[in-house]
Amino acid sequence: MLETILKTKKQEIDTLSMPAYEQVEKRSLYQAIKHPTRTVGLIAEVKKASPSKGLIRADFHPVDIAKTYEAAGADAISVLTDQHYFKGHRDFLTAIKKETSIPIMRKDFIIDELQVEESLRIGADAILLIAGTVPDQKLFELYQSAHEKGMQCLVEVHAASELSSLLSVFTPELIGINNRNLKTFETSLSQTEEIASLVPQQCTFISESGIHTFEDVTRVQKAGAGGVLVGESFMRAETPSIGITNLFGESNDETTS
Ligand SMILES: O=P(O)(O)OC[C@@H](O)[C@@H](O)c1c[nH]c2ccccc12
Repeated sequence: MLETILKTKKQEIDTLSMPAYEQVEKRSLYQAIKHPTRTVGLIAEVKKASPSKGLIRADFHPVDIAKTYEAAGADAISVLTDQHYFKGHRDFLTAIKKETSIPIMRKDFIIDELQVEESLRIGADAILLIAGTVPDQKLFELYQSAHEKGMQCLVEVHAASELSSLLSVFTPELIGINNRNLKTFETSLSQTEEIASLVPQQCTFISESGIHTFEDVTRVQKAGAGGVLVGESFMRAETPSIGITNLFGESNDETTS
């Protein structure tokens, strides 16, 4: 599947039309995750659909969802901008950036410098970079380029071998451990537990995907995660805000009023 997505991305890059610069301020994802609202950081994802689950939320209003996330104490927002496989859009990110005040991360398959520039122009504070999509050296170049442009990065790995190979080239400030295998789509929180011990002390790591319950959050927190990245379970909740309070075992005012 990843191979197919990357093929599409290459075609998109060939015909990419550069958007105009959005004049927006930069917000720090690294700082937000270091000083989270709760005991563990939360990156809440705006996600309409995915290749593994199909349509996740039909009643989808990206700006409203993002505002609700912010009000419910999310530390940052991840916005899927891939159109073909995730029904996202780069315009969603720009609109969300303008209506919120927390850091906004662009979630896409970024494999080329042109997409880094595009991310800057649409107003992203941070971008996702995925180990294994390009050689580690190239990933490092994209990482440096993002920082030169004033953006930050979440560098995602799926396997211990990917992380050790990456660390031989560079040490990202913020590492994402994806519990979902992008080749098979299976999720397992034991991924986080297995890979956590390889994360250098000075780095923060985020446990991504397949987190649905308070027990799940507690489990990855115990493994050392400084944050969680959650999409689907919020998108399927009655409202995203109910999803957040439930995930953190908090009582919910919306249900009692
Ligand atoms: O919806 P979930 O299971 O809570 O997962 C969110 C996020 O981790 C997932 O969307 C994701 C993680 N890495 C990615 C890379 C590309 C696209 C999507 C992703």
